[in-house]
Amino acid sequence: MTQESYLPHDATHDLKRVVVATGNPGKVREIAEALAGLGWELEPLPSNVSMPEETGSTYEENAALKACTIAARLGLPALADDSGLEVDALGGQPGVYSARFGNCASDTERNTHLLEKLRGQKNRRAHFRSVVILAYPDGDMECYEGKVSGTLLEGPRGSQGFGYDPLFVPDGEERTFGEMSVEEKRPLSHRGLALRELLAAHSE
Ligand SMILES: O=c1[nH]cnc2c1ncn2[C@@H]1O[C@H](COP(=O)(O)OP(=O)(O)O)[C@@H](O)[C@H]1O
Ligand SMILES: [Mg+2]
Repeated sequence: MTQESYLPHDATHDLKRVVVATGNPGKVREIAEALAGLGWELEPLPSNVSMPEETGSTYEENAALKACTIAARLGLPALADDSGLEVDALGGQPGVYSARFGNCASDTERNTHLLEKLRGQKNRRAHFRSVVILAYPDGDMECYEGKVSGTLLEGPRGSQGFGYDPLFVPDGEERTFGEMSVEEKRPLSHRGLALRELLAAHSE
């Protein structure tokens, strides 16, 4: 799905208030930091509203499902990210199922599960992908994508970030995402790259 497949953005849309449609605090931090310059009022998901179940088989489907459901429910523009880690040695897994990998209950358990799967594996190549969708209550959508490639370590390093960050060293860097601040991770990360496109489109 490309950005062109979406209806054009209508300049009359009210973009002062935008709901960040995620229950993932790591994503909230990164989205707020990346979009600070736009002057939007980024609102968290109200506590009485829950995220829809992710029933799609692609990042695009899930991001659209999340953003559109929340935009329609609250009558406000909503921004959602669907993302995942694709590991070459695992044929691209866990990918769109990254949040549920191994049915683990926590990021730490998921990292341990991934390390187990890769034990003795020389090919540590992996890629993070993010699809960010900004949906409007009238059904309009904008879609942005980002990807970063790198290497998975044999043990975690760093306690910043979230998810698989402590295992992932992006190409050209020595530190894991888990050893970087939100500001340092942004220009390198899949989500940062997708949000940079959104920022550019709305700064014109
Ligand atoms: O920037 C990242 N760093 C580390 N892990 C990430 C990142 N982006 C996505 N992931 C992993 O992929 C999963 C993507 O989850 P998803 O986008 O379906 O929903 P979520 O918002 O409920 O976490 C995350 O839970 C995390 O495990
Ligand atoms: Mg998902």
